Parts: sequence; C-alpha cells; structure tokens
Amino acid sequence: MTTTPKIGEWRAMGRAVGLVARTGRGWFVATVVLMSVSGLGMAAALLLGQRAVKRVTDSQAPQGDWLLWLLIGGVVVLAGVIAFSQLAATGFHRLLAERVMYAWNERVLQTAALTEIWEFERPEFHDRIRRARQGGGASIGISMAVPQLLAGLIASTGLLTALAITAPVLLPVVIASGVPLLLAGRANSREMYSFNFGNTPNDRERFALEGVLSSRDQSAEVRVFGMQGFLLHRWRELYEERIAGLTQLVVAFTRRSSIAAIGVALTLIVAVITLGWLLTTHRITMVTAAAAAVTTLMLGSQVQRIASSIADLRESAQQVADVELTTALTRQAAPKLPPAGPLRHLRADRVTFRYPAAASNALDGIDFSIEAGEMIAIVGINGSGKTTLAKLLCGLYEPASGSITWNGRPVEQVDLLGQVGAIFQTFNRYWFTATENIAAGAIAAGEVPSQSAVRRAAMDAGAHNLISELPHGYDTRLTVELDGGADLSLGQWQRIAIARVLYRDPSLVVLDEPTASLDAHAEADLFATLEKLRQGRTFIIISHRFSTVRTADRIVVMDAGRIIEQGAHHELMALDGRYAEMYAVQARSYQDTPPVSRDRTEAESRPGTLTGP
Ligand SMILES: Nc1ncnc2c1ncn2[C@@H]1O[C@H](COP(=O)(O)OP(=O)(O)OP(=O)(O)O)[C@@H](O)[C@H]1O
Repeated sequence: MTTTPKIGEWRAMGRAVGLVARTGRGWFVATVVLMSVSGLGMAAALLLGQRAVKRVTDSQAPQGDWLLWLLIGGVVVLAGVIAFSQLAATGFHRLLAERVMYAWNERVLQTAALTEIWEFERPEFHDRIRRARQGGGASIGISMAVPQLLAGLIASTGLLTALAITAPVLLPVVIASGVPLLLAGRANSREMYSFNFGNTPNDRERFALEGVLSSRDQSAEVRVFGMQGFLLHRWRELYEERIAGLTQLVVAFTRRSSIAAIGVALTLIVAVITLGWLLTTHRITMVTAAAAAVTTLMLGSQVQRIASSIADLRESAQQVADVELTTALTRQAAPKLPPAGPLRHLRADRVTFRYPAAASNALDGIDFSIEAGEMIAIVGINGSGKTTLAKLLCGLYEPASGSITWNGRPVEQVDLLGQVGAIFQTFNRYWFTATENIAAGAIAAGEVPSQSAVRRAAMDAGAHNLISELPHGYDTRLTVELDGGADLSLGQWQRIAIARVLYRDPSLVVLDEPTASLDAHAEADLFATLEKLRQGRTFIIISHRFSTVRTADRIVVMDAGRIIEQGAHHELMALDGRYAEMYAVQARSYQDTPPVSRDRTEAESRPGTLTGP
C-alpha cells in the first residue's frame, strides 16, 4: 500500500518546468526564443522609436538625416519580426502542448499499468489517477505557462533595461506593481488545486455516468429500464454541484483580484506622479517621459503575464508532482523477482485476507494444498470467497496473515508470469484480431504468435469454427465499433478467453466460472479437452455447475471465507454435508417437478445461492 507524500510548491514547479523542457526540447527552446524575440523586440522598438522622435524634434532638417531613416527602418523591421515571432510561437506552442500532453498521459498510463493490483481496490488510488488524468489538461497550461514565464522574464529584462536608460527612478515602482498580483495568484492557485482535489470523487462519478450513457455494452439495459433521463439527471446534478463550487471560488478569486488590481493601480499612480515630478523639475524631456510611460505600461503587462504564468504553473505543478511521486513509488514497488518455475506444489497456510473497503474478512484461516497435476474445483454460495482465494493463489493479492507458497517459496517473492494462466468472470475483450486476442500474452512478451498454436488453442477451446466464419477469419478485429470488425456472443467470447489461457500453456490454470456462458455441448467438449491437457498441468476451476465440478480430483467447499469441506465427489456425497445438500438442490432443478417449497424458502432466505446449471 502506498501513500502520496506532498512536495513543496517551488520544487513542484521546478518539476513541471523540467517536464516541459525535457518533453519537446526543440519546440520548447523555439517557443521561448520566439516569445522572447517578440518581447525584446518591443523593448528595442520602443528605444529606437524614442530616439527617432528625439531626432525629429532636435533636427533642423530631419528629411536629410540618414540616422533618423535608419532608426525608422529599424522600427519597421522590428514590427515585422515581432508579428512573425508571435504567429510562429502560437504554432510551435501547439506542438509543444501536444507533446507535453502525450508525455503526461504516457506517464499516467505507465503508472496505472505498474501499480500493484491491490491499489485498485482503494478509492484513493482512483481519485489520484483521475486527478492525474485531468492533469492532462493542466499539462497544456504548463506547456503555455513555462515558455510564457521565461519569455516574460526575458522581455521584462529588456524593458527594465530600457526603463533604466530612460527613467531609472521608476524601476522600484514597476517591480512593486507585481507583488499584489503574485500574492493573489498564489492564493488563487492554491484554492483551485484544493477545489479540484476535493471534487475528484464527484468528477469520477460524473465520468462513470458518461461512460454508462455512451457505452455500447450498457446501452441495451439502460433502454430496457428507461434509465436515460434518470442518469442524465444525476449527471446534471453532479455537474451543477461542481459549477456551484467553482462559482464560489471565482467570486473569491474576483474579490482577491480586485484588491490586487487596486494595488497595481496605486503603484501606477505613484509612477505617474514620479514622471510628473521628473518633467516639472526638468530632469527628463517630454519625449523621454512619453517613452518611459509606454515602457512602464508594457512592463506592467509583462509583470502581469509573469504573475499569471506563475499562478498557472503553481496550480498544475502539484499534479505533476503527484504523478511523478506515484510513478517513483510504483517503480520501487516492483522489484525484479526470480522466475517461479513450473508448479510442483502450492500451499496456503492459515491465510486471512480482507479487502480495504470491507468490514469483515473475505478469507479466514484457509489451509489448503495442491499438488502438480491435480484438478481442483472450488464451490460455494455467492460471496463465499472463491474468486478471492483464486486471486491469492495466483499471487495477485498478498494475504493479511498466513502465507501462500509456490514450490515452498512465498508467491510474492517469485515471478509467476508465464506459469499462471487465469480467466476471471470479467475477462478482457480486446479490440484486437482473433489471433491477437488468443496470443495476447505471447505478443505482450515480444513473441511472434504461432498460427498453428493459435489454431490448436482455438480448437481445444471450441472457438475454431466460430472464428473461421468471421469475415476475415483469424484476422478479424473482435469489435463492431471498428470498421470491418465483428462482435461475438458472451459464450463465444468465453471460448476465446479460454483459448487465450490454453495458448499460454501455463503450469497452473485457473478458470473462474469458465462454463457460465457455454452451451451444454461446449461445456462437455471443454472438459474433455481439459482432461486431455492435464498432463503436467494443474487446474483450479471455480464453478456453480455441479456437472462440471463432479469430475474434479478434489472439490473444495467454501462458506463465509472458510473451507468447510473438501474431498472427491463421492466422498463429499457420502459425508452428506453442505456439498451434498447443494448438489441435491441443483439436481432437483433438472427434474421435471419443481423444488419443494422448503428448499425454495431456504434458498431465498440466504444472501446468495448457487445459480442454476
Ligand atoms: N473489491 C472488494 N471490496 C470489498 N469486498 C469485496 C471485494 N470483492 C469481493 N468482496 C467481498 O469478499 C467476499 C468474497 O467475494 P468473492 O468474490 O471472493 O466471492 P465468490 O465466492 O467468488 O462469489 P461469486 O460466487 O458471487 O463469484 C464477499 O463478501 C464480497 O462481498
């Protein structure tokens, strides 16, 4: 489990600058140069303009003054350069922003991909990832703020130099005008960040609703239950809540910014009074006073630009820091482990486990062992802990107490990749071709899929015929949301998922409800295949179908996170305990006569019951 420490504002801003500079070095430098050229060009044009006006007023015959024409020419060239650099900077900035967004999203997705699966059980993790993803928008702000800040600083240096030449006494006044803006910007950005931070659960719920409303998979149920209006209403409520919070924030920002603006106005009044005093005491000429006034105004706008860039940067920098720290923690949490090697025996010793959000243990004192080559079935009513146990045996979660060992070594200390093949109830349906869906693990490991092995896995899983009938056979993309693609029924998808496990050829195969969506023929064929594949392989099968379960070497019966019975089918039937009772309930449902009312009442009174075959 990880917690995200906070880092200081200035360090966070440093990281944000580093991110932008690293991401698109060439574009970054070009944008800063162009922005600076435009800022410095303005300062230079001002100085040249002031000199030109002075020569016109001082000269007897200005039309013959070649230096005057040179100065005017310089101003015209500078005007062209300024216009070009502003236009080019806009285009370059667009590319820079896209690159920063790309790098940011890549970082966020890498973080999500490397995070321990345990973190996915915690709302805090989802809040953090949501904020990080929202930060993709902030990355555009950063990519704008950083060059603007640097260009603002460079341009201000030029303008300050110009002012130092024309009216140095105004320098402290102009610099002071930035202070109220900086203070207001700092407070505003802090409040904005904490608003976004606190609003993350609202945002997540809103995005989840957007997903439901726009998803193909969910569109049928939404319509059958007439949920559209209600879901939209809930979405609007959440959005209104956000906007109400934002409105309060903006009112506070406006109040604060007004006070800061009064501060800026006061410093400008001081500047005007100072200029008037310089003029009336003949310390400067009218022309110099005019140039100084324009320089002061331009400097004022540069100072505002710097202050708002710092505020933008500060607001998004904390998100950069959040992501960077999370990434760093994730990397630390994934050391290279030695390969586990093919399974010889798997043991669970007094294992307890509790989900972070749960009030009680999902597993409680599990003692259990499997030898290579065994076929184990796990049964039990809904919520009894079957999937959780399977996930722990696959090394996905660590026990809270007790241990799980693979060939005598704790599972968390060995690399099980390639040794475990599992499909869970919510197996993945990738928008890949049928071949890629089956050979997904091998492709991910950088291997070129073997067509013959893909076909063999598909045949063993009963998927070959259905794939052959697709428009492009094994090369068909398995989604109708892409042109030329095709979709499959749930049972057909389940066969593809089983083929994915078989292609992997692992030493431990975990199938969580593998036949839930299979028809009777497919189920019988699958089990005949599994029998054939047993050589050197260990199977753990979770199922509610007793027709599936009874052929297993050993059946483990779970109830409320505990193993209450285990043995072969005939042993458990002879025991006449929970297994025998559940078996009888299901066997009765196959008969023509409906179950007796006592059983129905019993079944209905339980929180969860075995589903029908
Ligand atoms: N992510 C979770 N957070 C909190 N509690 C959970 C979570 N997942 C499962 N549980 C709880 O843990 C217990 C065991 O769940 P598990 O999914 O292992 O049951 P199961 O026997 O596989 O059920 P089913 O037959 O419905 O698939 C249940 O009480 C369930 O509510």
